Amino acid sequence: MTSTVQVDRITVAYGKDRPVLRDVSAMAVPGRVLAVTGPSGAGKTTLLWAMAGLIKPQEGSVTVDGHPISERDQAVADGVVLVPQENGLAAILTASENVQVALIANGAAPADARRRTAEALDQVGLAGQADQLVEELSGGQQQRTAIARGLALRGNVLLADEVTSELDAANRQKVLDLLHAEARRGAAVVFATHDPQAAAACDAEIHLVDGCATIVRS
Ligand SMILES: Nc1ncnc2c1ncn2[C@@H]1O[C@H](COP(=O)(O)OP(=O)(O)OP(=O)(O)O)[C@@H](O)[C@H]1O
Repeated sequence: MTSTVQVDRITVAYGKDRPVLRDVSAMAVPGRVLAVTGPSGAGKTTLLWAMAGLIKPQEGSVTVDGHPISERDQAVADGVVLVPQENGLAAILTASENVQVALIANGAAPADARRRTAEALDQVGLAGQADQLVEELSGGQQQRTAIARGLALRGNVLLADEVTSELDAANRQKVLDLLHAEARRGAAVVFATHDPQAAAACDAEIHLVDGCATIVRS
């Protein structure tokens, strides 16, 4: 299954603070990687969270194939996978357990979860670290474990929030290639990044400045 995410003129504020996204529209379509760029604090994570159903816009809407997404449960049911900026891993589980638990929670049979976990960890170059506790992994290895978890889930939509920030050049390229491979598989991929070169290699780009979006390429 493939899905299109439509963000239509959303305004998002945290509590009573001034909005951090204002009248922002974006579209993520199957088979393409959309880069979300902009300086620190511009609202990239907030936009991905709205697309993931983790934060509800005060105005405007987020839909996946026309279904309004206002709750995380709805987004999960629609196959929206988020690889968060802070990785979201359980430190006291191994890399492999972190991926398997997510797959089983998502309905995979244990044998299938084990196979997909091994495959995803191998894709990010962590086959040798599968049984290591996350708290014993380096920052970059943790980041790659979170990416492996996101890939193993095989979502219709993959939201990747600055997932290359702690990686060396070789691993950064490997992860970028994997994001593009996810798009070729049919996923709609959204990639928040500070890296202009990585953004330039994406199929489309929106640039946020102080909560306002400009379409750089569509
Ligand atoms: N939970 C929160 N409560 C209040 N304000 C928040 C919260 N999360 C983010 N913000 C504010 O919203 C604005 C946008 O933050 P966001 O994390 O979306 O930016 P970003 O572009 O992803 O930044 P970075 O590149 O540094 O990760 C910032 O001014 C930030 O301080």
